[in-house]
Amino acid sequence: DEKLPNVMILATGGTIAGTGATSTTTVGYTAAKIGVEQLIEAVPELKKVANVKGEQVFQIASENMTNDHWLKLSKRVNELLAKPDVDGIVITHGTDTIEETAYFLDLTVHSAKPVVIVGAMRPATAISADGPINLYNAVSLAGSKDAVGKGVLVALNDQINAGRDVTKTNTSTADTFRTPELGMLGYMQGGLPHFYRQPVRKHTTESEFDVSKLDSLPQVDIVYGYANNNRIALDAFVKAGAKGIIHAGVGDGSLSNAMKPGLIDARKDGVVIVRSSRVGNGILARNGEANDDELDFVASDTLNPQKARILLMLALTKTSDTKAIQKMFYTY
Ligand SMILES: NC(=O)CC[C@H](N)C(=O)O
Repeated sequence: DEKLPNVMILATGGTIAGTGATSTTTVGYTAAKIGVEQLIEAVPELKKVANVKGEQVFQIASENMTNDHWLKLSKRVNELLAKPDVDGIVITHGTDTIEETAYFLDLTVHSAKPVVIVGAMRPATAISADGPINLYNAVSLAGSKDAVGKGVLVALNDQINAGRDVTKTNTSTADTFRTPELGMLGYMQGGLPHFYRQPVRKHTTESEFDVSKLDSLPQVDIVYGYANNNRIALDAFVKAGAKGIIHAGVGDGSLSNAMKPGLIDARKDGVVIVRSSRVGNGILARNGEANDDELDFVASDTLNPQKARILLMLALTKTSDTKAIQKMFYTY
């Protein structure tokens, strides 16, 4: 249909493609079972909003997502969006790491065309499975002019969130994807997007990160802050070759007496240290709970540890200068 947008559905697995033993199995099911053609066939309404084509990129549960998967996916999305006959892309994805893939693509896809990541919290075999309505909304959103230039979007449960800011907030409920405090961008209602705000941090067409010629990303790991903290995991990561460490600190990224010397040692070895927080909301202030100028550390701004890891990996593909990296954390 020439009047409809052309939307590609790239399937990667997850619960949206999952099957359970019975219709009431909503935990303990198997993710990543159903192929993309079957996902499309299950929602004949898709044909009313777009000309859809499917491609199975991977078939995995998203806890198994790796840097290699991201590189492959980003390259494929860029390749497809460069084609004049592709208007938008939907990626079906396990929900556990949707927020990470969304931010990675937000920084590495260089097109204003819509990219929408979607998943489900109930397997395809469950009563009131959320996959079909989520897929329908995602395809409609990916074909919409309103979604152009808004960066990579995450759309589930009738809500549209920005890839940079969205996070999974509940282990199992359908309304798990939220952008706490900063807020969602809009709603899906009646199968159409309704936007009320847009992201202001740089993304997609404005991003300086180019993975088109990369086969791997620098190793960046996360160490966690907690009472009775120690530096054992940190030292192991550094010994294993980490080029960057995200410190998921308590509160405003406070450094315990046990962890701080380890981070200082790592920095002396050339490892870039980013202070983030396990709290999940708020600005991680530079020179707040630690003197970043003196320690030569970087503050994560509002990025949670798993998103800070993505930005640091991409930053390290360009520079190891901590001032330049700090600037990136205030830009993206
Ligand atoms: N709801 C889900 O998609 C979770 C299933 C699985 N753990 C995954 O992330 O792929």
